[in-house]
Amino acid sequence: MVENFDEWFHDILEQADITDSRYPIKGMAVWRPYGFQIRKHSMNIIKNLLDKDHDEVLFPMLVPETELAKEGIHVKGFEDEVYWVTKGGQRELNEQLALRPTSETAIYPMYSLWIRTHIDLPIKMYQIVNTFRYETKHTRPLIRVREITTFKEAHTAHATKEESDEQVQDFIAMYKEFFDDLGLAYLISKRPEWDKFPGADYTMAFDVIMPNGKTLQIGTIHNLGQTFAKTFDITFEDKDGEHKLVYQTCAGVSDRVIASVIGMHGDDKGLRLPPKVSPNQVTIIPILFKKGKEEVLAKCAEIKEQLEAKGLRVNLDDRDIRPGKKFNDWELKGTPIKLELGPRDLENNITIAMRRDEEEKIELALDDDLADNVIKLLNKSSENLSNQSWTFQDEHVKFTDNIDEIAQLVEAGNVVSFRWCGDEAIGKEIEEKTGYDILGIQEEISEGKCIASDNDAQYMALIAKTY
Ligand SMILES: Nc1ncnc2c1ncn2[C@@H]1O[C@H](COS(=O)(=O)NC(=O)[C@@H](N)CS)[C@@H](O)[C@H]1O
Ligand SMILES: [Mg+2]
Repeated sequence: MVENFDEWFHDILEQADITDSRYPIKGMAVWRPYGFQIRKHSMNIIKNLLDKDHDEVLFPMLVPETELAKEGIHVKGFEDEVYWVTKGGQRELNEQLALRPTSETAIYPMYSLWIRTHIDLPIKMYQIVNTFRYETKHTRPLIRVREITTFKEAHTAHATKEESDEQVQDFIAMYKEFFDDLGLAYLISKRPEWDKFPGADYTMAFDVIMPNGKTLQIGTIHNLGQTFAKTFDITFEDKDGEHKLVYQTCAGVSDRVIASVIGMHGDDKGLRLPPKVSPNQVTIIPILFKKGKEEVLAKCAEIKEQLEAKGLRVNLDDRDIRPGKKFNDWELKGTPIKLELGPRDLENNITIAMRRDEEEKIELALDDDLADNVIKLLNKSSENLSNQSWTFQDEHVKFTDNIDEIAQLVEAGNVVSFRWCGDEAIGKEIEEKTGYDILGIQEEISEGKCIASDNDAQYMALIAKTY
């Protein structure tokens, strides 16, 4: 793992052309071409999963104050974070408009218009948009931004509570598949009452342990119950002609997903990208001498075509610079497989394949099996990155039944699991005493004592240093 992770993370975003934070607004940055491709491939994975049973839509970015303010708990939770538009040209607006911090209050007035009877249910829609939160805590590119540029928000409405609970489980399964494809290990927990989404009945969260031992919330799923249905009058006529309130859920991920791919898999040479999201899955590096230059380049072009024919994303680095610089550049940018080809390799009809996830060099024959052999290496690379993430996480979750041990375990870069009775006051006491946040509960248990009271333990819970 890298030394000073925060410094490494900040530097790599610039060096690997991911984002540029020199944009003149704090907490907002530019997606540069290479980073934009990583973002595109990452979000395509969740889009394909959502498109199986959700409709993609697009709502306006501006939300009238009257709508935003309707849901008391919700607006309370966001009142310090909302950006307001108050003028149109030279004129004061007669009602100020919020830049959406999230879109419940934009979407649900429309759900109220669209949902009339039970045949209109369930509604399952999502959008991938930018949202705005005037974060007052320390902003960090991709991790805590003021313009959340890659905010996937899904919003569902159902006839029954059971269906909404099922939907939460569906989202959990979907996020598992998404994060598995990104090779990320994750902790799933139910947020404590005091840390759930404003207006939700309960919040399920996915957290990753970043290399510095801090956890990052990379996805959340909220069961909203009927709170927003009451506020926005979202009712339906059921089979017996009765008018009932819908049950709702919503689920979100953001730029933090990209932050995790970069942070979890990176090493001191730069990015190590999972093949599924890497802009280039294979980089061909020709070794050019005056003699045989044309033949080598011709062969490289042929190999590129052969691999692209199998759906692989390939770039041929034929820049007129020395090969060592090329190897460093693509090592920094994390291309999963590099293929080196020089005049001697051409004579021997082979190429030297190098994996980025580990120092492995193997000779591959330049024959019809080349693409399949490269795909095998890419699959091994994906598996290896994922295994490394899960090993890292397993090594950094420690159990203790002694509250005085928590601080030192967290300071050593771990998430700590402990027994908790679930009492809110005792939970807050544990946070006060240790100085860290309870991430949430993981499972119900029926043995042992609570770590901070004489009560019987109800749950295994997690506590960590969070972003
Ligand atoms: N300032 C921020 N910068 C980057 N990502 C953020 C920021 N605030 C929240 N997120 C990410 O966005 C996800 C969804 O945000 S949220 O408030 O938890 N949930 C919602 O807004 C719900 N409407 C679900 S769509 C969070 O899990 C977190 O991963
Ligand atoms: Mg927040």
